[in-house]
Formats: sequence, C-alpha cells, structure tokens
Amino acid sequence: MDFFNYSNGTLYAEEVNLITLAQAYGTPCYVYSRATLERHWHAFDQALKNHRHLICYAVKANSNLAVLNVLARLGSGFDIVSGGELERVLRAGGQPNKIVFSGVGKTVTEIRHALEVGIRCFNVESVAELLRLNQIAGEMGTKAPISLRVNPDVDANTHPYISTGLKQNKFGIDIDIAPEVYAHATTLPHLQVTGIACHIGSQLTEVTPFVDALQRIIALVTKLNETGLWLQHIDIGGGLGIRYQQETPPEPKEYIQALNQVLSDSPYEIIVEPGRAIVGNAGILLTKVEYLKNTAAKNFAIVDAAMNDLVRPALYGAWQKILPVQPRTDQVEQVYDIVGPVCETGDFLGKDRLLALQEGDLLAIRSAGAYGFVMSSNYNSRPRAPEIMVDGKQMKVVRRRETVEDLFALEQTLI
Ligand SMILES: Cc1ncc(COP(=O)(O)O)c(C=O)c1O
Ligand SMILES: N[C@@H](CCCC[NH3+])C(=O)O
Repeated sequence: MDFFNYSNGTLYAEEVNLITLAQAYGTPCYVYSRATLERHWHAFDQALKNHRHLICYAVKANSNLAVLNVLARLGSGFDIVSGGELERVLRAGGQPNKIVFSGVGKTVTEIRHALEVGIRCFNVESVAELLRLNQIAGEMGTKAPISLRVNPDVDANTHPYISTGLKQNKFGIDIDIAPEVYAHATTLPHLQVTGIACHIGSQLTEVTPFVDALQRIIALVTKLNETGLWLQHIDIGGGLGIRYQQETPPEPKEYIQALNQVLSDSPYEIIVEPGRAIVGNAGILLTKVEYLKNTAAKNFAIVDAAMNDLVRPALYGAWQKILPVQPRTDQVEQVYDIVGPVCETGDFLGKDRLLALQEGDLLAIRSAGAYGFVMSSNYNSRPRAPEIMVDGKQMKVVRRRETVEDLFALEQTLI
C-alpha cells in the first residue's frame, strides 16, 4: 500500500491533505510518512525472522532525528559513517551496542568516541585502519570489536558513482588478501575479531550481484574456519533498490529468500544495512510552480525547489516521479522541464514531463525520502527546506525551515 494517494482529486500523505500541509509550512518542504517507515523496517525484520539478525539502518540515507527515533523505537540498529551520525543516533535514542561503523576514513576522534560509547562493531576498510584501531584501543585500555569489510569484486550493475564492490573502488579490503589481513588482525592484542562485512553498491534492482557477493563471502568464511578463526556475524550490507520509475527491485522477502539459498542453515547472526529501501519511498519533496516559461525549444516549469534541495537528478541523472498535488483539467497537458531557480543548467528536477500546469500549482517529487534532504546544501544562499513527519492525521515539523539568519550564523565579516 502506498501512503501518498489521491483522494477527491488531491494528493494526501497518509491522512494529511498536501495542500493544507503546504499552507501550514510553505514550500519547498520534505514530507515523510511514519507508517511507511515502520512498514518498510518490519518488512526486513519479517524477511529475516529465521535468522538471528540485526537491522542496522544506514543513517546516511536520511539522518533526521525523528526518522532515527521512529526506527530506534522499533529496536533498530544503525550503520554510521561519521562522528556526526554517531551523535545523531545517540540523541535519537539508538543503542550503542546496535551500531556498526563503516567508512574508509574514520578519524582518531571518531574512533575514540565510538569506543567510549561502546559500539557493536567497526567495519574496517584497510590495514592502516586496523593498526590505528589497535593503537587507540590499546591507549584506552580496551579492545575494539571489528569485522573486515571485504571488497568481493562484484559488479552491482548500478550507477558507477554508487557502485562500491569492484576492485577499482576505494571501499573494503580486497577479498584475495582478506585471509592474510584476518590472520594479521588476530595477532593484534587490542582487537576482537567478530565478523565480516560487505556492501557492493546502492540501488540494486536484481538479486544476482548480492548472491554472487555472498557466495564469495561464505567461501572466505569457510576458509577462515579452516584456519581456526570463527566469526560471530556476517554483515551483508545494504543496497536494495526501490522503484523510482519502471524498476522492479525485489521485495525484502525475495531478497532474503535468494540469500538464504547461499546461507542455508548458517549459524551466524546476519546484519543488514538497508537505507534507501526503508526511507526512499517514505518521503516526498513538495514544491510550488513559480513561473511557466515557454520558449521556442522548451517549456519550463520553474519551481521553488532546486538542485540544492534535491541533487539526485543533477548529480546522477536520476529520474524521480513528479505528480501534481491537484491534477487539473482546465489546462492542456504540455511537456515541461521542471527546473529550479539555481544558476546552473544542471539544475533540473525532471525533464520532459507531461503535465497540465498553472502558476501556483503544487508538485510532489516522489521517492525523495532517501538521499534527499541529507544531500541538500545552501548553494546560491538558499536556506534548507523543512522536514515534516506525517503520522495519521497529525503533522509535525521535525526540522524547521532555515532562515537567512541561519545562513550567517557561522560566519564573520572582516570589519
Ligand atoms: C556501507 C554501506 N552500508 C549501507 C549503505 C546503504 O545503502 P542503501 O541506501 O543503498 O541501502 C551504504 C550506501 O550505499 C553503504 O555505503
Ligand atoms: N547518494 C546516492 C546513494 C549513495 C549510497 C551511499 N553509500 C543516491 O542518491 O542514489
């Protein structure tokens, strides 16, 4: 079931009329559905019910405190990639012992903080990081729980910027040298080797690359067992895609079923790190048409959201569905490029969309819950949009709109 539906000719988010919402909070604004977040999280939980498992939601996809809080209340774990994300999870009520820490560039400060609060595991991405962790844990008189993030050299068949499991990518430790690195790790006194991790990319729409990667990981785990090393968990990463246009990505259930063929009756705890599949289709970006501009070559609908609010179309050429909040019949449909006010030709949110529009109309850009607000910026000195959480009939501002004053808060002139 979809939580963004038309009723009496108007688009609703759960039970909230989006026209009412826009009147209350202005545009552009992000709108999230709490029920959808919960439903998507439960889909993973159900799919994994035959395994000891931990869902570590990938915070980078949407790190709003209220989003994290909704998931923390369900008992979720979290996958973080920075000290800032660690702080967010803690403030949102997440439990430290359900946090895994990924990323190729963990700093000394970030590692110290994560050790202090007692996170579940560091997903280590290089030998240099392993040595740094051992040193810091030693200085702190503790042991760092680690798994190696292995790069299995599998093509995820996704956009090259979000493919992470190929040898030429910066992520993980080459699977061919992983046995030696594990052997090395076991000799380091301040590390506790607890698992193995892998993440091959984002927005995967087929199961085959996940299955290939897991087969390689299981083969490696078997090899490690033969050397006497027994792990406690296998972290299979995130990356499950969502439907933006015509894609038909597997549901969490089909995805885990496919992986179960490889896992069979594996005794390991399974960790998953989904981001987009939980939040992507639980959010929209609501925007207003400011001007219509017809030129000899194109029709433009200039809206009040821009690439600084939602960069995916400009950055990856990503396609996201754009729906009129109140479809009209009093205008003819025309093909429009939906563009923002930013001074870049790349500032578009959609191209060649057939819509019947008038100035002042509201548009909903779908699938904007993941990698939307988190990738926004103040480019062109545009204050960031607010984030609103809808829960049944209720709507709550979970991040207020930035003001121009906010833009100056950290700066200083010379006089
Ligand atoms: C280590 C790691 N885990 C999890 C994710 C979440 O990915 P997705 O949002 O595609 O599920 C990412 C991003 O691709 C990642 O780099
Ligand atoms: N930002 C990317 C996904 C990045 C995944 C990060 N590991 C997107 O919008 O598709």
